[in-house]
Amino acid sequence: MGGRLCIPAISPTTMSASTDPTGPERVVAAIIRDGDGRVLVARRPEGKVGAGFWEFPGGKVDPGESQSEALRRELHEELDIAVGACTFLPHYRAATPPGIDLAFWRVDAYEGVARGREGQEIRWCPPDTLPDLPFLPADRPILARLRLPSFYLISDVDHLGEALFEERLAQAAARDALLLQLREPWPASRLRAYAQHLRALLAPYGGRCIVNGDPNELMGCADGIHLPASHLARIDARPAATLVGASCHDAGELRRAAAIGCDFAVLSPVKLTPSHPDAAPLGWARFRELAAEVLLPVYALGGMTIADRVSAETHLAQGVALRSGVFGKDADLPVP
Ligand SMILES: Nc1nc2c([nH]c(=O)n2[C@H]2C[C@H](O)[C@@H](COP(=O)(O)OP(=O)(O)OP(=O)(O)O)O2)c(=O)[nH]1
Ligand SMILES: [Mg+2]
Repeated sequence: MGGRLCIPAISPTTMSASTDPTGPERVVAAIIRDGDGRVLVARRPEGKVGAGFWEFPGGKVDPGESQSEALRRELHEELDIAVGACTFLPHYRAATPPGIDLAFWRVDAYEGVARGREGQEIRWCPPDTLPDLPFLPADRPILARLRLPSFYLISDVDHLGEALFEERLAQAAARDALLLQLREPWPASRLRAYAQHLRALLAPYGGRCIVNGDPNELMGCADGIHLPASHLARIDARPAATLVGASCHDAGELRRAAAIGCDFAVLSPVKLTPSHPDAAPLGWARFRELAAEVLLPVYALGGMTIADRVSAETHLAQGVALRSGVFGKDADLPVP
Protein backbone atom coordinates (compact mmCIF):
# COMPACT_ATOMS: atom_id res chain seq x y z
CA MET A 1 0.00 0.00 0.00
CA GLY A 2 3.08 2.22 0.04
CA GLY A 3 4.28 3.69 -3.29
CA ARG A 4 2.63 5.90 -5.83
CA LEU A 5 -0.60 4.66 -7.31
CA CYS A 6 -2.21 5.31 -10.61
CA ILE A 7 -5.78 6.34 -9.86
CA PRO A 8 -8.09 6.21 -12.86
CA ALA A 9 -10.22 9.32 -13.23
CA ILE A 10 -13.68 7.80 -12.76
CA SER A 11 -16.66 10.00 -12.27
CA PRO A 12 -20.34 9.20 -12.48
CA THR A 13 -20.63 11.37 -15.58
CA THR A 14 -17.93 9.53 -17.55
CA MET A 15 -18.97 6.02 -16.89
CA SER A 16 -20.09 4.42 -20.09
CA ALA A 17 -18.17 1.29 -20.91
CA SER A 18 -14.95 1.58 -22.84
CA THR A 19 -15.24 0.53 -26.48
CA ASP A 20 -11.45 0.61 -26.84
CA PRO A 21 -10.43 -3.07 -26.93
CA THR A 22 -7.01 -2.14 -25.52
CA GLY A 23 -8.50 -0.17 -22.61
CA PRO A 24 -8.88 -1.60 -19.11
CA GLU A 25 -11.63 -4.13 -18.38
CA ARG A 26 -14.33 -2.21 -16.56
CA VAL A 27 -15.84 -3.95 -13.56
CA VAL A 28 -18.46 -2.77 -11.07
CA ALA A 29 -18.88 -4.18 -7.56
CA ALA A 30 -21.60 -3.58 -4.99
CA ILE A 31 -21.55 -2.68 -1.31
CA ILE A 32 -24.88 -3.91 0.08
CA ARG A 33 -25.59 -3.61 3.81
CA ASP A 34 -28.47 -4.88 5.89
CA GLY A 35 -30.14 -3.04 8.78
CA ASP A 36 -27.48 -4.31 11.21
CA GLY A 37 -24.60 -2.97 9.09
CA ARG A 38 -23.62 -6.41 7.81
CA VAL A 39 -22.20 -6.52 4.29
CA LEU A 40 -23.17 -9.01 1.57
CA VAL A 41 -20.22 -10.92 0.14
CA ALA A 42 -19.99 -13.83 -2.29
CA ARG A 43 -17.57 -16.64 -2.95
CA ARG A 44 -16.41 -16.95 -6.53
CA PRO A 45 -17.71 -20.24 -7.93
CA GLU A 46 -15.68 -23.02 -9.57
CA GLY A 47 -14.74 -22.31 -13.15
CA LYS A 48 -14.22 -18.56 -12.68
CA VAL A 49 -10.92 -16.71 -12.29
CA GLY A 50 -10.14 -16.60 -8.56
CA ALA A 51 -12.52 -19.47 -7.72
CA GLY A 52 -12.92 -19.92 -3.96
CA PHE A 53 -11.98 -16.32 -3.13
CA TRP A 54 -14.53 -13.96 -1.65
CA GLU A 55 -15.61 -10.81 -3.46
CA PHE A 56 -18.28 -8.14 -3.62
CA PRO A 57 -21.04 -9.10 -6.06
CA GLY A 58 -20.75 -7.56 -9.51
CA GLY A 59 -19.03 -8.08 -12.80
CA LYS A 60 -17.88 -6.71 -16.12
CA VAL A 61 -19.45 -3.67 -17.77
CA ASP A 62 -20.70 -4.61 -21.25
CA PRO A 63 -19.93 -2.37 -24.22
CA GLY A 64 -22.39 0.51 -24.39
CA GLU A 65 -23.55 0.02 -20.81
CA SER A 66 -23.20 2.61 -18.04
CA GLN A 67 -21.77 1.45 -14.71
CA SER A 68 -25.11 1.65 -12.93
CA GLU A 69 -26.80 -0.33 -15.72
CA ALA A 70 -24.10 -2.98 -15.42
CA LEU A 71 -24.54 -3.06 -11.65
CA ARG A 72 -28.30 -3.61 -11.97
CA ARG A 73 -27.86 -6.34 -14.58
CA GLU A 74 -25.08 -8.16 -12.66
CA LEU A 75 -26.96 -8.12 -9.35
CA HIS A 76 -30.08 -9.43 -11.03
CA GLU A 77 -28.05 -12.24 -12.67
CA GLU A 78 -25.96 -13.12 -9.61
CA LEU A 79 -28.30 -12.39 -6.67
CA ASP A 80 -31.82 -12.23 -8.14
CA ILE A 81 -32.44 -8.75 -6.75
CA ALA A 82 -33.78 -5.61 -8.44
CA VAL A 83 -31.57 -2.66 -7.52
CA GLY A 84 -33.23 0.72 -7.00
CA ALA A 85 -31.16 3.73 -5.94
CA CYS A 86 -27.40 3.29 -5.94
CA THR A 87 -24.47 5.66 -5.36
CA PHE A 88 -20.98 5.71 -6.84
CA LEU A 89 -18.25 5.58 -4.16
CA PRO A 90 -15.25 7.46 -5.62
CA HIS A 91 -13.16 6.93 -2.47
CA TYR A 92 -13.52 3.13 -2.57
CA ARG A 93 -10.38 2.35 -4.53
CA ALA A 94 -9.16 -1.21 -4.89
CA ALA A 95 -5.60 -2.43 -5.42
CA THR A 96 -6.46 -3.71 -8.88
CA PRO A 97 -3.65 -4.81 -11.16
CA PRO A 98 -3.19 -3.01 -14.51
CA GLY A 99 -5.87 -4.00 -16.98
CA ILE A 100 -8.83 -3.86 -14.60
CA ASP A 101 -10.75 -0.75 -13.64
CA LEU A 102 -12.83 -1.71 -10.61
CA ALA A 103 -15.47 0.78 -9.41
CA PHE A 104 -17.54 0.39 -6.24
CA TRP A 105 -21.17 1.43 -5.81
CA ARG A 106 -23.36 1.45 -2.74
CA VAL A 107 -26.79 -0.10 -3.17
CA ASP A 108 -29.22 2.17 -1.33
CA ALA A 109 -32.40 0.23 -2.11
CA TYR A 110 -33.34 -3.05 -3.73
CA GLU A 111 -36.26 -5.45 -3.99
CA GLY A 112 -36.11 -9.19 -3.51
CA VAL A 113 -34.23 -11.58 -1.25
CA ALA A 114 -30.60 -12.05 -2.19
CA ARG A 115 -29.58 -15.62 -3.09
CA GLY A 116 -26.59 -17.09 -4.91
CA ARG A 117 -28.26 -17.60 -8.27
CA GLU A 118 -25.08 -18.92 -9.95
CA GLY A 119 -24.45 -21.55 -7.26
CA GLN A 120 -22.09 -19.27 -5.36
CA GLU A 121 -22.10 -19.13 -1.56
CA ILE A 122 -23.20 -15.76 -0.16
CA ARG A 123 -22.90 -14.39 3.40
CA TRP A 124 -23.90 -11.31 5.36
CA CYS A 125 -20.84 -10.40 7.44
CA PRO A 126 -20.10 -7.73 10.07
CA PRO A 127 -17.34 -5.51 8.55
CA ASP A 128 -14.85 -6.38 11.31
CA THR A 129 -14.98 -10.07 10.31
CA LEU A 130 -14.32 -9.53 6.58
CA PRO A 131 -10.50 -9.47 6.86
CA ASP A 132 -10.67 -13.09 8.16
CA LEU A 133 -12.07 -14.34 4.83
CA PRO A 134 -9.80 -15.12 1.88
CA PHE A 135 -10.76 -12.16 -0.33
CA LEU A 136 -9.55 -11.33 -3.83
CA PRO A 137 -6.31 -9.41 -3.09
CA ALA A 138 -7.51 -6.28 -4.91
CA ASP A 139 -10.30 -5.88 -2.34
CA ARG A 140 -8.10 -5.57 0.79
CA PRO A 141 -8.18 -1.73 0.91
CA ILE A 142 -11.97 -1.89 0.61
CA LEU A 143 -12.18 -4.14 3.67
CA ALA A 144 -10.29 -1.49 5.67
CA ARG A 145 -12.76 1.22 4.59
CA LEU A 146 -15.80 -0.83 5.51
CA ARG A 147 -14.66 -0.91 9.15
CA LEU A 148 -14.56 2.88 9.37
CA PRO A 149 -17.41 5.40 9.67
CA SER A 150 -17.71 8.73 7.84
CA PHE A 151 -17.23 10.78 11.02
CA TYR A 152 -14.09 10.84 13.13
CA LEU A 153 -14.74 12.88 16.22
CA ILE A 154 -11.95 14.48 18.27
CA SER A 155 -12.67 15.07 21.94
CA ASP A 156 -13.01 18.50 23.48
CA VAL A 157 -13.40 17.57 27.13
CA ASP A 158 -11.24 20.28 28.71
CA HIS A 159 -13.22 22.92 26.84
CA LEU A 160 -16.76 21.53 27.23
CA GLY A 161 -16.50 19.78 30.59
CA GLU A 162 -17.21 16.07 30.99
CA ALA A 163 -20.99 16.36 31.39
CA LEU A 164 -21.67 18.46 28.27
CA PHE A 165 -19.12 16.52 26.23
CA GLU A 166 -20.73 13.20 27.13
CA GLU A 167 -24.22 14.52 26.44
CA ARG A 168 -23.21 15.66 22.94
CA LEU A 169 -21.28 12.48 22.31
CA ALA A 170 -24.24 10.28 23.21
CA GLN A 171 -26.56 12.37 20.99
CA ALA A 172 -24.19 12.08 18.05
CA ALA A 173 -23.54 8.36 18.60
CA ALA A 174 -27.27 7.66 18.64
CA ARG A 175 -27.60 9.21 15.19
CA ASP A 176 -24.52 8.00 13.35
CA ALA A 177 -21.71 5.48 13.44
CA LEU A 178 -18.82 7.18 15.22
CA LEU A 179 -15.17 6.75 15.84
CA LEU A 180 -13.96 9.00 18.66
CA GLN A 181 -10.39 10.07 19.32
CA LEU A 182 -9.74 10.93 22.97
CA ARG A 183 -7.19 13.70 22.67
CA GLU A 184 -6.54 15.71 25.82
CA PRO A 185 -3.37 17.12 27.45
CA TRP A 186 -3.68 14.74 30.39
CA PRO A 187 -1.35 12.26 32.10
CA ALA A 188 -1.55 8.71 30.73
CA SER A 189 -3.31 7.39 33.84
CA ARG A 190 -6.24 9.80 33.39
CA LEU A 191 -6.39 9.12 29.65
CA ARG A 192 -6.51 5.38 30.30
CA ALA A 193 -9.32 5.62 32.84
CA TYR A 194 -11.44 8.04 30.81
CA ALA A 195 -10.93 6.09 27.58
CA GLN A 196 -12.39 3.02 29.28
CA HIS A 197 -15.36 5.06 30.45
CA LEU A 198 -15.99 6.43 26.93
CA ARG A 199 -15.64 3.01 25.39
CA ALA A 200 -18.43 1.76 27.64
CA LEU A 201 -20.54 4.82 26.79
CA LEU A 202 -20.14 4.27 23.03
CA ALA A 203 -20.39 0.47 22.90
CA PRO A 204 -24.22 0.28 23.04
CA TYR A 205 -24.36 2.52 19.94
CA GLY A 206 -21.70 0.52 18.10
CA GLY A 207 -19.28 3.48 18.41
CA ARG A 208 -15.60 3.09 19.23
CA CYS A 209 -13.02 5.14 21.11
CA ILE A 210 -9.33 5.33 20.37
CA VAL A 211 -6.79 7.33 22.34
CA ASN A 212 -4.16 9.79 21.12
CA GLY A 213 -0.68 9.38 22.51
CA ASP A 214 2.21 7.04 23.19
CA PRO A 215 1.25 3.41 22.41
CA ASN A 216 3.64 2.18 25.12
CA GLU A 217 1.64 4.00 27.78
CA LEU A 218 -1.87 3.62 26.37
CA MET A 219 -2.08 0.17 24.78
CA GLY A 220 -5.13 -1.88 25.69
CA CYS A 221 -7.26 0.82 27.33
CA ALA A 222 -9.39 1.58 24.26
CA ASP A 223 -10.36 0.23 20.84
CA GLY A 224 -7.10 1.51 19.42
CA ILE A 225 -4.39 4.16 19.26
CA HIS A 226 -4.02 7.43 17.35
CA LEU A 227 -0.40 8.30 16.63
CA PRO A 228 0.61 11.97 16.63
CA ALA A 229 2.81 12.85 13.61
CA SER A 230 5.86 13.12 15.91
CA HIS A 231 5.29 9.51 17.01
CA LEU A 232 4.66 8.24 13.51
CA ALA A 233 8.13 9.54 12.56
CA ARG A 234 9.76 7.58 15.38
CA ILE A 235 8.29 4.08 15.08
CA ASP A 236 9.07 1.33 12.59
CA ALA A 237 6.17 -1.02 13.20
CA ARG A 238 2.44 -0.74 13.65
CA PRO A 239 1.44 -0.87 17.33
CA ALA A 240 -0.45 -4.10 18.05
CA ALA A 241 -3.84 -2.43 18.56
CA THR A 242 -7.17 -3.25 16.89
CA LEU A 243 -7.33 0.14 15.18
CA VAL A 244 -4.37 2.43 14.51
CA GLY A 245 -4.70 5.93 13.06
CA ALA A 246 -2.06 8.60 12.43
CA SER A 247 -1.94 12.37 12.04
CA CYS A 248 -0.39 13.45 8.72
CA HIS A 249 0.30 16.75 6.98
CA ASP A 250 2.07 15.80 3.75
CA ALA A 251 2.76 13.01 1.26
CA GLY A 252 5.75 11.67 3.21
CA GLU A 253 3.76 11.19 6.41
CA LEU A 254 0.87 9.56 4.52
CA ARG A 255 3.25 7.11 2.84
CA ARG A 256 4.80 6.29 6.19
CA ALA A 257 1.39 5.68 7.79
CA ALA A 258 0.54 3.33 4.90
CA ALA A 259 3.93 1.59 5.02
CA ILE A 260 3.73 0.68 8.71
CA GLY A 261 0.18 -0.62 8.24
CA CYS A 262 -1.96 2.03 9.93
CA ASP A 263 -5.68 1.48 9.40
CA PHE A 264 -6.26 5.12 8.51
CA ALA A 265 -4.75 8.59 8.52
CA VAL A 266 -6.00 12.10 9.19
CA LEU A 267 -4.71 14.78 6.80
CA SER A 268 -4.78 18.45 7.82
CA PRO A 269 -5.42 21.32 7.56
CA VAL A 270 -7.87 21.20 4.66
CA LYS A 271 -9.31 24.66 5.38
CA LEU A 272 -8.30 27.59 7.56
CA THR A 273 -9.06 26.87 11.18
CA PRO A 274 -9.06 29.18 14.21
CA SER A 275 -7.14 26.57 16.22
CA HIS A 276 -4.15 26.72 13.78
CA PRO A 277 -4.31 30.25 12.22
CA ASP A 278 -0.71 30.09 10.91
CA ALA A 279 -1.00 26.74 9.10
CA ALA A 280 -1.43 27.07 5.31
CA PRO A 281 -4.58 25.15 4.28
CA LEU A 282 -4.21 22.38 1.71
CA GLY A 283 -7.55 23.01 -0.01
CA TRP A 284 -9.68 20.20 -1.44
CA ALA A 285 -7.76 19.87 -4.74
CA ARG A 286 -4.43 19.25 -2.99
CA PHE A 287 -6.12 16.98 -0.46
CA ARG A 288 -7.39 14.83 -3.32
CA GLU A 289 -3.95 14.61 -4.92
CA LEU A 290 -2.39 13.50 -1.64
CA ALA A 291 -5.17 11.03 -0.78
CA ALA A 292 -4.85 9.52 -4.29
CA GLU A 293 -1.24 8.54 -3.60
CA VAL A 294 -2.20 5.96 -0.98
CA LEU A 295 -4.95 3.36 -0.72
CA LEU A 296 -5.14 4.09 3.02
CA PRO A 297 -8.44 5.64 4.18
CA VAL A 298 -7.76 9.33 4.90
CA TYR A 299 -10.02 11.63 6.92
CA ALA A 300 -10.11 15.37 6.15
CA LEU A 301 -9.41 17.64 9.15
CA GLY A 302 -9.31 21.40 9.55
CA GLY A 303 -12.32 23.71 9.34
CA MET A 304 -14.66 20.78 8.61
CA THR A 305 -18.39 20.71 9.29
CA ILE A 306 -20.78 17.81 8.97
CA ALA A 307 -21.92 19.21 5.62
CA ASP A 308 -18.38 18.72 4.24
CA ARG A 309 -18.87 14.95 4.23
CA VAL A 310 -20.04 14.83 0.62
CA SER A 311 -17.15 17.03 -0.64
CA ALA A 312 -14.81 14.87 1.38
CA GLU A 313 -15.89 11.67 -0.37
CA THR A 314 -15.64 13.17 -3.85
CA HIS A 315 -12.10 14.25 -2.94
CA LEU A 316 -11.28 10.64 -1.95
CA ALA A 317 -11.58 11.12 1.82
CA GLN A 318 -13.02 8.41 4.03
CA GLY A 319 -14.97 11.17 5.74
CA VAL A 320 -14.48 14.23 7.94
CA ALA A 321 -12.71 14.63 11.27
CA LEU A 322 -14.01 17.33 13.55
CA ARG A 323 -13.87 18.38 17.14
CA SER A 324 -16.77 17.48 19.34
CA GLY A 325 -17.38 21.16 20.23
CA VAL A 326 -18.21 21.87 16.60
CA PHE A 327 -20.00 18.57 16.18
CA GLY A 328 -22.60 19.18 18.84
CA LYS A 329 -23.15 22.91 18.39
CA ASP A 330 -26.72 24.09 17.72
CA ALA A 331 -27.91 20.52 17.30
CA ASP A 332 -25.77 20.38 14.13
CA LEU A 333 -25.74 16.61 14.12
CA PRO A 334 -25.21 14.15 11.30
CA VAL A 335 -28.14 13.07 9.22
CA PRO A 336 -28.54 9.27 9.43
N1 LIG B 1 -17.25 -8.75 -9.04
C1 LIG B 1 -16.08 -8.48 -8.51
N2 LIG B 1 -14.94 -8.63 -9.24
C2 LIG B 1 -13.77 -8.37 -8.65
C3 LIG B 1 -13.69 -7.94 -7.30
N3 LIG B 1 -12.39 -7.77 -6.98
C4 LIG B 1 -11.66 -8.07 -8.09
O1 LIG B 1 -10.45 -8.05 -8.21
N4 LIG B 1 -12.52 -8.43 -9.11
C5 LIG B 1 -12.07 -8.85 -10.45
C6 LIG B 1 -12.22 -10.36 -10.64
C7 LIG B 1 -12.47 -10.46 -12.12
O2 LIG B 1 -11.19 -10.44 -12.78
C8 LIG B 1 -13.22 -9.20 -12.46
C9 LIG B 1 -14.73 -9.36 -12.42
O3 LIG B 1 -15.09 -10.43 -13.16
P1 LIG B 1 -16.39 -11.32 -12.95
O4 LIG B 1 -15.98 -12.72 -13.17
O5 LIG B 1 -17.10 -11.00 -11.68
O6 LIG B 1 -17.26 -10.77 -14.12
P2 LIG B 1 -18.68 -11.29 -14.48
O7 LIG B 1 -19.52 -11.36 -13.25
O8 LIG B 1 -19.11 -10.37 -15.60
O9 LIG B 1 -18.44 -12.79 -14.93
P3 LIG B 1 -18.28 -13.50 -16.33
O10 LIG B 1 -19.63 -13.46 -16.97
O11 LIG B 1 -17.23 -12.74 -17.08
O12 LIG B 1 -17.84 -14.88 -15.95
O13 LIG B 1 -12.85 -8.25 -11.46
C10 LIG B 1 -14.88 -7.82 -6.54
O14 LIG B 1 -14.88 -7.48 -5.35
N5 LIG B 1 -16.03 -8.10 -7.19
MG1 LIG C 1 -19.26 -11.46 -11.17
